[in-house]
Amino acid sequence: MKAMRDERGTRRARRFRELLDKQTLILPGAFNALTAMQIERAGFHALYVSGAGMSAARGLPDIGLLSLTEAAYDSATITKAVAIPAIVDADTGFGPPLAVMRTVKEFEAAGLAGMQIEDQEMPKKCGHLPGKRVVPTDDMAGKIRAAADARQDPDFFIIARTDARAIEGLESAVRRARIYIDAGADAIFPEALESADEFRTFARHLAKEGGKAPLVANMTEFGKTPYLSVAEFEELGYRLVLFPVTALRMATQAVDEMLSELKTRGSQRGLLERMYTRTKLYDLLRYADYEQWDRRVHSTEDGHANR
Ligand SMILES: C[C@](O)(C(=O)O)[C@H](CC(=O)O)C(=O)O
Ligand SMILES: [Mg+2]
Repeated sequence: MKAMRDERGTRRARRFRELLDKQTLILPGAFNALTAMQIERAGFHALYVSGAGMSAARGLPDIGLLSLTEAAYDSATITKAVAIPAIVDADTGFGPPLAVMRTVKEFEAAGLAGMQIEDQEMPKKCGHLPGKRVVPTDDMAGKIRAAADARQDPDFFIIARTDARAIEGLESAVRRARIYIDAGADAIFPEALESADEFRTFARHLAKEGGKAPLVANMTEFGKTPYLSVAEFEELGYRLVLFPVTALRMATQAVDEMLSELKTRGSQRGLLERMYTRTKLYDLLRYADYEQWDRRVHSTEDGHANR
């Protein structure tokens, strides 16, 4: 079970904690490395590697079909493409506590700053859908303890998500959150709360017990949570705000519109104005840097090719 903790991940985990100490963080979801580069370029300080996003990018629904190997590989592709810290969605941790330990090692080695683990029973589903089930609190606490123990880097950030609101009610979600904090969670993510009031109540109840763990709000679309702004979440006591599938939904809709235009008109000419140009794409991918590196490695001092 020995996976090397890469230096980049260690630095990023620390950076993530430093950022969070200073400000509320918006975490847009990336579903591939290119989106991650866009998120970074747009000036966001951190990003979220969405399970729904990774699954959809592989043509799969978000029902626990993604393997740990795939999630680690996809997230490593993302962390290699950007310098900002990334938090990965680990779903239910990919198994019982011992499997969760391996999950942490793999994700640390993938250069991630932290991960989110949820208390759903397998097969898990999107937290905003009906028919979810949660595991007993002790089982989830065991997974969190395993995750916290398995860290090679004490800064690797562990977010415990509870899906209990929809099944056992808000009070139970608060009770679980306290237990998850005691088990070693660094932050709490109450999934699928249904109003600003619920967010406030949850935060207040947790704070009353002295709980200082930062809280995560999931501002996904077409779900149970009303559309609140980052400023509103902040006011309600939430310091991390996820927009997990927003980019994927926008991009997918744009592709559909393009395909329908292409089908009806037999040309993409009418869409050029709305496209990412070749220049913009190459710029994002740092094409010019690669050309420069190539010139450097292939040239001698007098300018002759060195082949
Ligand atoms: C946050 C989430 O876990 C994700 O995988 O991105 C999903 C998002 C979604 O399906 O809208 C979730 O379960 O909320
Ligand atoms: Mg998910």
